[in-house]
Amino acid sequence: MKRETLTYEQFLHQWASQVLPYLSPRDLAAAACACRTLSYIAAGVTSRRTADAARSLERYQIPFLDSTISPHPYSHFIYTRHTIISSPSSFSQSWGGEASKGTVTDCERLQGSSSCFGGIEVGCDCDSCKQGRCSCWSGMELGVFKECGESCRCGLMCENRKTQAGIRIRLNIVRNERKGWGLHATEAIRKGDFVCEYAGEYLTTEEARIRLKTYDELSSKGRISPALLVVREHLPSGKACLRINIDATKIGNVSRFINHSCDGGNLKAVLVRNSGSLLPRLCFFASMDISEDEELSFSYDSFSSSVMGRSKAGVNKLRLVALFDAEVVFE
Ligand SMILES: C[S@@+](CC[C@H](N)C(=O)[O-])C[C@H]1O[C@@H](n2cnc3c(N)ncnc32)[C@H](O)[C@@H]1O
Repeated sequence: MKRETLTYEQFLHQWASQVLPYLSPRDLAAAACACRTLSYIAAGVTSRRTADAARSLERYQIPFLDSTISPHPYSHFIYTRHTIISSPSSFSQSWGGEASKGTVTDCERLQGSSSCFGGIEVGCDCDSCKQGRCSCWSGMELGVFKECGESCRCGLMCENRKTQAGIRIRLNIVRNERKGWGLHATEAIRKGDFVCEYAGEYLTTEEARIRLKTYDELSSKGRISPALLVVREHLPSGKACLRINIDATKIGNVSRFINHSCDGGNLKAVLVRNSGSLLPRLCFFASMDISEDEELSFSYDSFSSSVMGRSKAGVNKLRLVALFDAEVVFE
């Protein structure tokens, strides 16, 4: 078979089309300055990225909108719909509909698996779960609530899995000169509706401390916008029984763009436990009716101290000890 010889221009085009989608916004901008071909391909990559932060992994596209005087790149991150277990192997993911390739999806599959967390086999055996009749249902107002999961007989269409199907509402990410990027609703949301999971990587406390140090240095130079969240679930005695570190800085979903609001904002954080999984997920619900175009926010430093709940194990107190920043205070 005769091999076609590529011209230099064709070779560059082919190579750049494969490599540029994996670059961070900053590196992409640098590559775009090199020559006309790279500038052309980088423009295509950027327009696909800005069209959908969720990279086709959610029901609707979640576009970036930047109408500020000094346009600014968003922090580069790999998209995951659910919190995954951190892996030492490096992840890579391209944009624009090719997102489901790669290790993240493997980890997402693991996330639901009971064996992954030394699971607790306490699921229901209903065919169709109904409030009051399924053992997995618990009150929404309690702060910690339970959904059906891996160890249940019911399927993914079960009514008691409302936070497991990803983001079902229309959102966009808007740039503000002062706050940076922020997550906005582009449709009205009713009080109590599920908005999004705070998806990222579960970290050990040791790894979280190492990363916080690095984030501290990088954020002081304005290089990154850290999104490492630490939640402690307390027993009635007040002693911490479970500390959860979720880092959405490198791998996460659009919750990493939710900004702080001093007045408590319009979102409420709830720990959701899937039957069969040991680690809970942190999910945001609307704490009030939210109108179209309103920014979504919560209080970084006070929202969770007011989240109290009673579970089968007793009274749980969800307390946020460190959020989003290098200015982290450990107890
Ligand atoms: C988790 S990130 C939120 C998304 C971030 N705005 C971005 O552009 O990626 C947290 C950072 O956003 C900024 N931020 C959040 N809320 C803010 C507010 N109310 N006012 C000013 N900056 C805010 C701070 O720089 C903070 O470190």
